Amino acid sequence: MTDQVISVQGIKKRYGEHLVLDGLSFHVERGSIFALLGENGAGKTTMVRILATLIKANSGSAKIGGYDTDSESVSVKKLISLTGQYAAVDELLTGEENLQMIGRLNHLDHRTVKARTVELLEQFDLSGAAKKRVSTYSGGMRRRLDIAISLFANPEVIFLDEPTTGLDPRSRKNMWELIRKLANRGVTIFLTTQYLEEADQLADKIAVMNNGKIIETGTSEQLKSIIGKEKLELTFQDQASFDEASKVIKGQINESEKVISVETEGSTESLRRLLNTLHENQIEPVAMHFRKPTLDDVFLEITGKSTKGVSSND
Ligand SMILES: Nc1ncnc2c1ncn2[C@@H]1O[C@H](COP(=O)(O)OP(=O)(O)OP(=O)(O)O)[C@@H](O)[C@H]1O
Repeated sequence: MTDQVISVQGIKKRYGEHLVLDGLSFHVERGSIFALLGENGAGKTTMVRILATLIKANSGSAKIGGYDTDSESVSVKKLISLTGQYAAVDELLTGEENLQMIGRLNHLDHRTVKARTVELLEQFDLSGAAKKRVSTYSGGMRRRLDIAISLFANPEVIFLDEPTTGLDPRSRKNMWELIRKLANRGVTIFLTTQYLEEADQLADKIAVMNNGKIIETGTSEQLKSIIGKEKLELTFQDQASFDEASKVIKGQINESEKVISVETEGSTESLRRLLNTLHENQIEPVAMHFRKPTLDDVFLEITGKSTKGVSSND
């Protein structure tokens, strides 16, 4: 039996005339990484705020650890922690002081606060900067401190709202590593992101959101299989060889790039046949490469939109 730590059924949220969430339903398994993927304004933060008991839905139900986020919010709050757009970091304090303050706010005794602070600073690679004011920290260091703070009370579920937005590629990769480590320790991670690659890299399950609705759910591989199998892309040098090739091989044609994409069915036999056919007709491609479907392809397929809003990482 699966162990669902978050379960959401038919959530609707309206701001005035604007239906921001239009009947969202999904569940998240304990210890997994779940990604809510969507472009700016899709409603991701609104969903997180409902789960974190900060706002109420108009209808539907959301439960964490079996507790209702609306009627049992005190119990829900004990299980969760929230980071990201609500950063609780005090700029004027040092990293160490920030952690100690949170420990005291959680009514932990002096010794526990001290030990846990040292442990978290070490774990998040902040020991060297422990006595420096947060105002001197880089973006990546702040995010790490933010997450360290949110882990002080050992939550079961952690919400990471766009954890890498605005970070440089290196800090982003470090953050991914950290998120994986958290998941390995058994914490359930609810991630929102506008980066396809981030969801692809991290999530056990991805829900794609568009205009307040979840339009597709699955593992990264399941979503990619909507698009089909791996393809071999053959590029031809001139129009004549491209035209000849399009007569003898079956595939998806890209006229302007002079590229034909062929599904290879994953077998070397079909590949050999394809190359033989070209060879017998004295057609030689100038370039060949395999291309796996990406989440970009999936997004385009299911929303009919280009990935201008939802973007691949740089
Ligand atoms: N308090 C509010 N009052 C009115 N409209 C709101 C409020 N909060 C959010 N919205 C609207 O709801 C929509 C969804 O916002 P939300 O922040 O949930 O999107 P998002 O997917 O998290 O995007 P972003 O990455 O920009 O935060 C937006 O059109 C936003 O303007």
